[in-house]
Amino acid sequence: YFELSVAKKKRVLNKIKGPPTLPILGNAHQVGKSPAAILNTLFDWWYEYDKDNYRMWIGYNGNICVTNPKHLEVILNSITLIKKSGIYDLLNPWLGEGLLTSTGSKWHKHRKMITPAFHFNILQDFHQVMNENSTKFIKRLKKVSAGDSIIDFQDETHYLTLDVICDTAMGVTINAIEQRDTVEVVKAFKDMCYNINMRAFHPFKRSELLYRLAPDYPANVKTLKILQDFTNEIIEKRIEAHRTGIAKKTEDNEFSRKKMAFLDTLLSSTIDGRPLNQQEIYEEVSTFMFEGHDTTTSGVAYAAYLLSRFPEEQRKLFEEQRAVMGNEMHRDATFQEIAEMKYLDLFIKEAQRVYPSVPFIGRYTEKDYVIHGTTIPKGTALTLVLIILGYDDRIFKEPHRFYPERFETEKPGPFEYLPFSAGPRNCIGQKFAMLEIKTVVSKLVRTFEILPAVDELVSKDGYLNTYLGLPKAEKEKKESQGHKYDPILSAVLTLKSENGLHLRLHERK
Ligand code: HEM
Repeated sequence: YFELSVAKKKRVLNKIKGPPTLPILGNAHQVGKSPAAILNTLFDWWYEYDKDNYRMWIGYNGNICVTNPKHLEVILNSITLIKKSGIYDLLNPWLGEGLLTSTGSKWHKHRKMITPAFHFNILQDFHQVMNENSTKFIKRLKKVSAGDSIIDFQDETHYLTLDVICDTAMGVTINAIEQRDTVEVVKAFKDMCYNINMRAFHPFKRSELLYRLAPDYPANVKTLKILQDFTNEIIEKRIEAHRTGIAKKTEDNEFSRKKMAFLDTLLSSTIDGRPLNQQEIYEEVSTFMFEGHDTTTSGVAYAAYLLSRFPEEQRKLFEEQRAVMGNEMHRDATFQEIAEMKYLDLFIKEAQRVYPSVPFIGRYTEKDYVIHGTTIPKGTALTLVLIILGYDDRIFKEPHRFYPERFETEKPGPFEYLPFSAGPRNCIGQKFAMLEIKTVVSKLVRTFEILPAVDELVSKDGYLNTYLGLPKAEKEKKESQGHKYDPILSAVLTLKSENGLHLRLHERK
């Protein structure tokens, strides 16, 4: 039955180059079992199929991995090709149909309604929250890095970004930096993100139905409930506060802040002339909670890791901090000062080129499309492999060289560098994310000298210690000479390092 139902689609899709398939499995057996293996396979096939798009079959599901900027342009600019692929279904139990996962007219209306929440003035208020939490973060780092200790910076960062997003999205403080996993909801956020990533490529756990039989299913149900109850309780309180007008009063209570949280914007917005109902508010707030912290965790953590490996770039960044902040290096940088830090901007851009927080995104065709002469049949998943662009030597010279200044001279086209995607469904939180990463990195580099886990790991030639995008044999040879503290890049919904991001911090005098 399956063979017959996909026969026509197979004839069309198999015109695109791609690995040979087995009956029933397709290429599922080759894709790799872990998020790290999958990323390697995607790169290996890209090499094998002339550094262009290629197709693969996961069972009877046809999938095109899109890496060609001309094709990416058509897909991302399309106003009809906006439905997300199946992998996003894993987010549904938690996020429902929020901005990231919804489609059609619901997505259009919500995107229009939410856009003002990132207005310049609101972002300036959010900057204050970012500064306050960065200060707490620095305090915590001083403690854990004392005595030349090696710390897992990826793990530490997670709590910082969670505090920032809880405060900006919901207007509440959960003190994750200080209290960490002792707070039930903090642990729940961490467990949920881990669970989604782990299930994404698990042959059985991926299915909502089969996952019910898994031993970890009951724990996941509990985690989900903790998150739902936490978010709904805050929404209910906030609705009540708006109703009774407390939110407008200036007295000192938990709703008296002058700054607007994202939740306040939602409560004062309308769709089709009516206010949003609680479920709609829940979906959008939860979407921000997920998308707004898991991505920035890898953004901040990989930036710090790169600083530890590239001392010359760190020196330039520090010099710029001195030039902008003068002899007031210990106070918060203002919104304006962050905007003046040009080298910091180049540094983060380069960090997102080599370690983009969102390595790939997915779409699903609801009708046949012809893109630059290639027919893509209805019912095909498209995996837009954004991370590959950063390693394409036709776009970036010497892609494995970490060189922030390249963005001053090499000008990638609008669809050749896409950490925040592009087109109508691009990242709505881009400015928020860049501001947060810059605020933290600015303060970090002013407070500490950032060193690799062991001195010998410092880059001596300006090249990365990770080898994605090299021909398979060369990559395997270099990886075999790697160090236990070199990151193992792992990608599902966001880019992480499977073995953490280890470094040392020495307080500057
Ligand atoms: C370094 C940090 C970030 C990166 C690299 C990033 C990247 C992206 C990318 C590539 C997409 C497109 C997803 C897709 O098409 O499936 C996206 C969408 C989105 N991002 Fe971000 N993001 C970051 C931070 C944030 C933050 C901080 C927020 C919120 C505060 C946010 C909210 C969203 C939302 C709501 C969407 C869905 C937009 C839509 O479909 O209309 N992101 N992001």
